[in-house]
Amino acid sequence: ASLAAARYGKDNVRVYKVHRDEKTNTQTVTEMTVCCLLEGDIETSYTKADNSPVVATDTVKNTIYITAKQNPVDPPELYGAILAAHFPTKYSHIHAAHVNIIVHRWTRINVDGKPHPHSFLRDGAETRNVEVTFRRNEGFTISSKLAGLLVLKSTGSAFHGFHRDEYTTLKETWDRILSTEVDSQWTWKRYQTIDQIRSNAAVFDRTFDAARNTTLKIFAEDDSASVQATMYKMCEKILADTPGVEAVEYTLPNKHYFEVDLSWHKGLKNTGKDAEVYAPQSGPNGLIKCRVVRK
Ligand SMILES: O=c1[nH]c(=O)c2nn[nH]c2[nH]1
Repeated sequence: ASLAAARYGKDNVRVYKVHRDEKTNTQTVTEMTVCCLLEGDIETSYTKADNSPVVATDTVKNTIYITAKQNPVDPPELYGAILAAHFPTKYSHIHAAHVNIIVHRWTRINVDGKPHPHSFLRDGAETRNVEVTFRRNEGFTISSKLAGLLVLKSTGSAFHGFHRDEYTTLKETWDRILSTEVDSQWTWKRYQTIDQIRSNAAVFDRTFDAARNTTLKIFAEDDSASVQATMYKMCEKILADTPGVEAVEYTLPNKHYFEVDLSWHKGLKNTGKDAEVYAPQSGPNGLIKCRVVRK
């Protein structure tokens, strides 16, 4: 037997950082969960019980905190790149690092119409995620992600004209509920240096906000022929708006809401155009994926 691939490190490292602005007496918080895995000349720690090449996962965890203290944690793409580059820079036998960051929502509370200086709320399980791989001599591969954005539209969605055969029971519909939990990911053209990323740092927040707004606008306004057709429009728009992005991927579960036939109860009409009461389904669910690139 031989070792075909290996990477190791620390996962589920929870990090909180506060920025205190003395001038405006306003505080800003960031909370994230970080995974950082290393690759390199570490084979003998697997094959020969030789721990000498092992930068302990505890050391990785310490480095995550030190890097967060000594550098900005926003945008997460910049923090992730600084963290990923640290290991191959300091340890010659580590050739690559893979950093995955989940940024949790702390939205500033509006009190009596005014943003509060140091109070926040968790308005949804939606997160902003970043995946950074730094490989010596190859630079940075960065993907940014919007994850877990739960949306529903009560009409404006149809699904008909699909293939029918002896396995098909699904009825065609011209008016259905559409609900999904958006995972949207965009991959940036490769960066070679931290300085290039730092000088371009504003593009990451701007693109995240634009991708989120595009997703919500197209979800709401598209007269959806299918999940597939609507998600493709989202990808097209994000690519058109963001020259620095080379691919956009969406993963959309189709969270079904089934009509409840109540006609057995005194002929109560609750199907088709009379449907008002539905049964939300936990599963099974459709799962629709796509990756869209420039022509
Ligand atoms: O939007 C949809 N796409 C599909 O592929 C599908 N299959 N069943 N329902 C569906 N809805």
